[in-house]
Order: sequence, then structure tokens, then C-alpha cells
Amino acid sequence: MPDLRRGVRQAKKANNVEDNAAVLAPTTRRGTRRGKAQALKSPAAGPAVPGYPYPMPRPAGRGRGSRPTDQDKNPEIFGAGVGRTPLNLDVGVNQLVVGKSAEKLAADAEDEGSTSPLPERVQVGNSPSYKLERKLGKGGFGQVYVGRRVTGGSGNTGPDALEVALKLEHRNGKGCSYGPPYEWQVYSTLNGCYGVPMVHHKGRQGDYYILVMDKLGPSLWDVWNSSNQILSEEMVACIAVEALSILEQLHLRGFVHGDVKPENFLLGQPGTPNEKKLYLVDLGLASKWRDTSSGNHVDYDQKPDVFRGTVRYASVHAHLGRTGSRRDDLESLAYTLVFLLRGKLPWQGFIVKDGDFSDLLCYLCPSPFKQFLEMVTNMKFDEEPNYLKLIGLFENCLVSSASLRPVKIDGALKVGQKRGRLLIDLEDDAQPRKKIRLGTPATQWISIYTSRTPMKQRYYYNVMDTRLHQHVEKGKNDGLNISCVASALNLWAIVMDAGTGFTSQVYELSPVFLHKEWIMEQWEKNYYITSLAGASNGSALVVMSKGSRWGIVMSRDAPYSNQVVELDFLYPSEGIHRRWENGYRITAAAATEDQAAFILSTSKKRSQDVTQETLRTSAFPSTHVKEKWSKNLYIASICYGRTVS
Ligand SMILES: Nc1ncnc2c1ncn2[C@@H]1O[C@H](COP(=O)(O)OP(=O)(O)OP(=O)(O)O)[C@@H](O)[C@H]1O
Repeated sequence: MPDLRRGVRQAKKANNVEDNAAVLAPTTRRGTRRGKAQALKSPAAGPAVPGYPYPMPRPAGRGRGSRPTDQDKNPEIFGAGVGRTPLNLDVGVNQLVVGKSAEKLAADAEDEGSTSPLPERVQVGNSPSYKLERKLGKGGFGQVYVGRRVTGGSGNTGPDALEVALKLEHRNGKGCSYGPPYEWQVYSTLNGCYGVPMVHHKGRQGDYYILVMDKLGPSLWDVWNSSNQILSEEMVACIAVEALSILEQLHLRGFVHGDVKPENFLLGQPGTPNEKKLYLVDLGLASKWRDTSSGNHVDYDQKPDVFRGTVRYASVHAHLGRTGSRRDDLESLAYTLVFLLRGKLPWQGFIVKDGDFSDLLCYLCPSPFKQFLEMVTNMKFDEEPNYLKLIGLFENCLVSSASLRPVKIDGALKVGQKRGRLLIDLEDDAQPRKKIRLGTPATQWISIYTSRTPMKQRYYYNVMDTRLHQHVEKGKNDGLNISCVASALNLWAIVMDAGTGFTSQVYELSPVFLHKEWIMEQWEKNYYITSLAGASNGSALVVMSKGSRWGIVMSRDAPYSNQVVELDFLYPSEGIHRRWENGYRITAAAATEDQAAFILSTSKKRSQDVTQETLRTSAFPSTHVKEKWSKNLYIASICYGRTVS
């Protein structure tokens, strides 16, 4: 097939051309990660909810907005460069989403009127009988009422209490598609866990699934709202310390909460000895971070279109669809604390531009809170949190004597108590960590190298539109085909090599992105898109090729057995390393000013174990490429865009 866009042939070698014509020894570098390959589940198989501990399909969703709040009146706008909302997360403030669009959420909300009337009296299992009294709260799933004991039982507290909280979920409700709410199973495992209210009875009555639990007092959101929307530093420090103790216990039992926020922390009942005690409720989004049978940490994964949690407080990892782990609860706790202290989070109510995220958040925080945020946002996926050290950060904020403290910190005192003070050793011999997520945004070249048998490879960079054809033609004359293209500052970078396996190639530079007519014309001729780049001025370079390898790739039998994506607002180093360890290799990369995405695939041919390395450089990596060539590592992909330095 003739090339459709053959430029004028020119033998002249431009300044910015490099050629690897040297003859290299025919030794292939063995993969250093060989043998560690461990196949991950196919994305299509099994539940789509990360870390979901039970073998049931994806829950129907936790999509409805929670209780209307003053804050809800102010719609939040999430900017693309915020570092928090990459996908269809344009939902209101306190909404919980599981891979759902905002439209679907609205539809769910309209269903509400169709539920049956609430029972006047409740009696489940061998519980006493309760009369339904005032409403305590409402979430996206359940409604919580005071239950006043009318018959049965005689005590004042515990399973016999005169007043309990009744959480009712309609059997047709979102969380009940497969029987009793998932939260029930979590409560069964966690009953008695420090800081989690006791569930005394549960059962179905008529159309409702009902949990009978300890009645608690106001939520931290209520307290914040009735305190002029600001809480003292000491109070928030006490909350931090106690919340950490509660989360530690929850984590010790193998669960992450998954929806840490002010609305889900409740104080004990006013007027009782527990009125200053903190509790964590709502286990409906809890998931296992540790596999029960093997005791191993659950596998890392990223599904950018799946989100669960509350938009405002969710960790950046949760926004990016990564499997939940202990670090996410801690990051949400950090945002909860900043919110309670300052009454707002920097991403509320306005579009946050590049860089503002970390600057604003850190600027708003007193030192211990800032340090806390830095520590938790730098945690690895499976890292064991150092709860003691995190608690210790707040030691100096706790100035009142134990009896005057606004919130009890019994959990932390149990560990390091001495006369009601925390005794926590803040000595740390670990090396200071680099600020990854809160670092300075940068724009760099990201180049990916793969080991291959020796071949000729050449690159051109800083290529203007007008010079493109002459470079490509020169390469073609030398028997090379384009293997990847990239754009930086409206100049092109082209990598050409002798090992693509393509028999013929066409390309087009068009002022529009994905010039449909031209692409369809080439498809008709059995060409398939093999590389693609867009410039910031809107023009696009599309390369289409045909040949044995890509003919197969694009039609029926791709050589990949599985494919995943790593997407982030910085270079997702941890994710890429985890994927490498599981046998994935980067097969495509793209970056813009504010995001970078990597497609990683596993090869059907297990024997094809290739070493892969990546580089991030401010300038085009010309010197590095030569070094890599000498080790039989060839550019496999290249892009220019968002990283963090
Ligand atoms: N044990 C309790 N005692 C007193 N109030 C409670 C109790 N449990 C829940 N509440 C109140 O009811 C509200 C809703 O409860 P919960 O968060 O469990 O419901 P949900 O439908 O699962 O919520 P979400 O939409 O956040 O998932 C809480 O924010 C709180 O104000």
C-alpha cells in the first residue's frame, strides 16, 4: 500500500536527529522482575468494587445525597486541575457514588417517595418492642430513629436500653438488592470494636431491614454547625487523637471504613458519662484491606471510573479509583480535621487551579495538622500506619487536664498514658520522606524503555510541523517506521525504529484532533492507528500502520491478555511498580498539562519477559537514550506532561 502522505525526500540529517546505527551485541537483558509475575483478575471478572470482601455483585450504589446541610446549598465546582476529580464526579457536596453518574443519582432521589410507611412499632429477633419516635438522621441509605422501649427488657443501657437508635433500610433500597444491607455483615464482624456503637439486634420487619443499636448524640458536623462553624484547635486535636485510636482498632480487624467524614463521627448521648466519647458510624462502605484467609494485603488496582465515598473528604487515591487501603481513611481524616478547624476545605465552592491544592491546604493548617496531612498523603498503598507517631503529632495541642478536655481521648491514653498525658516518643530514625503528592507540579518528558534484541532506533524532537515530513521520510528511506509520537509545546517528537513489524505506514498531521474522514479512509485500506499525539494548539498527529503484528493486534487476537490503566496528577510511580511486579508492562503513555496516563498490559506469551524502565527529564532525554541503547533498552513510549517534582 502506498504511503498517502509522502513528503519530499531529503537526505539531510537535521541537528536534532539521533540515530542508533551501532551494531550491538545480540544479548537481551533479562527482566529483573522476572518470576514475580502474578496475574491479576480480569477487570471484567468479579465485583467492580475494590476490596469488596464478600462474593456478591457490585452494590446497587450509594448514590443519593445525604442529609441536606447548610453547606449543600452552595454547589461545589471541581476543577480539572484540582488533583481530586478526574472523572464524572460533578456531583453535589455530600453525595456518595459508586461508579454512577450525577444523572443516575438524581433519578435515585426521585424514587424516594415510593417506599412503604415506616412501622410504628419495631420488634426484631428477640429484641424488646420499641415505639418509633423522633428522627435522628438520614443518610443515602438508611433513616435513623429513636426507638423507645415499650415492652420487654428492664435495663437502662446496652441491649435492654430504654432508648435505642433504629436504622431502617427499605428492602427495595439501594443497599438491599441482594438481601440484608452489606453493613450488617460488617457490624457482625466489628461488634464490640473500640469506638464503634454496639448493634444489639437486627432483623427484617415488613418492608424494612432494621438495626437496633446504641443511641448516640450529635455528629461532629452538628457540633461544628452549632459552634459557629468553627471548633477550637484543642478540640480538633482531641478528635484527631481519638479518631486515630478508633481507626487503628478498625484497621486491626482488617477493615477500612471508606467514608471518614464529620457526619460519621458521633459523640455519646448528652447528659450521660459518654457525652464526650467519640464513635464512628456507618460501615456501609467499609471494605477489607486484608484478605481473611491468607492474611495478605488485598491487591492493588486502579479503576478510574469507579468512585466510592464522599467527594469532599475522599482521598485523592479514592478519586482516582484506586483500591481502598488504610492510608485512605487517614487522608479523609486529615480533610475532616481541616474542615472542622477552618470551616472549609480549599476545594469547596470554587475552581482550584494548578498548584493551589497543596498550597492552600497547607497554608490553612497549624503545624501538627499540616504534618499529619503530609505524612498520610505520602503513604504507600499497603503501608502500615504508625498510629502512635501520628497521635503524637497532636500531643502539644492537648493543653487541658483530662476532665476538661472537650472530647475524651481514652483510646490513645490507654497506649501511652501517664497522669492523663500522652507519652509518645516522636523520635524517628527513618529518613525524611519526599513530599510526593504535595510536591510542586512540573511538566516533564516521561520516557519508557523496553529491553529488546538489538535494533536500529532513531528519534527526532523539537520538530516543527513544516519539518515533520522530511524527518519521517528520511527514516522511512532508512527502513524505519514510526513507533511512537509525542508533542511538547506544539513541537513534535517522533521515534522511529526498525523493529515495529509494520509493513506499511501512513500518517497525517491535522489541525483537528482525530480527523475522522482520514482515519476511516485508512481503516478501509486495513491500516490501524498505532500511535497518536495531540499538541496543545489542538492539532493532532495520527500514525496508522499495517503489517503482520498490528493487523492481528487491532482485529481479533491482541497479544495482550489483560490491560489496566494508571492515571494520576503526578507520575504514578507506586502504581507502575506494582503493575510491573504483577507482570504488566507499559504499552502506551499519554500526558497533558494536568494528568498523565499509562496503559499497562500483560503479554499472552509468558516467556516474553521484558525489562522496562522509565525516565522523567525536563529536557528531551537525548543523552539518556544513548545510554539506554547501549543496554538494549529502546524507547517504547514517550510523552510530555504532568509530573510532580
Ligand atoms: N447510633 C446512632 N445514634 C444516633 N444517631 C445516629 C446513629 N446512627 C446514625 N445516626 C444519625 O443518622 C445519620 C445517618 O446514619 P448513617 O450514616 O448510618 O446512614 P447512611 O444511610 O448509611 O448514611 P450515608 O449516606 O452517609 O452512608 C448519621 O449521620 C447520624 O446523624
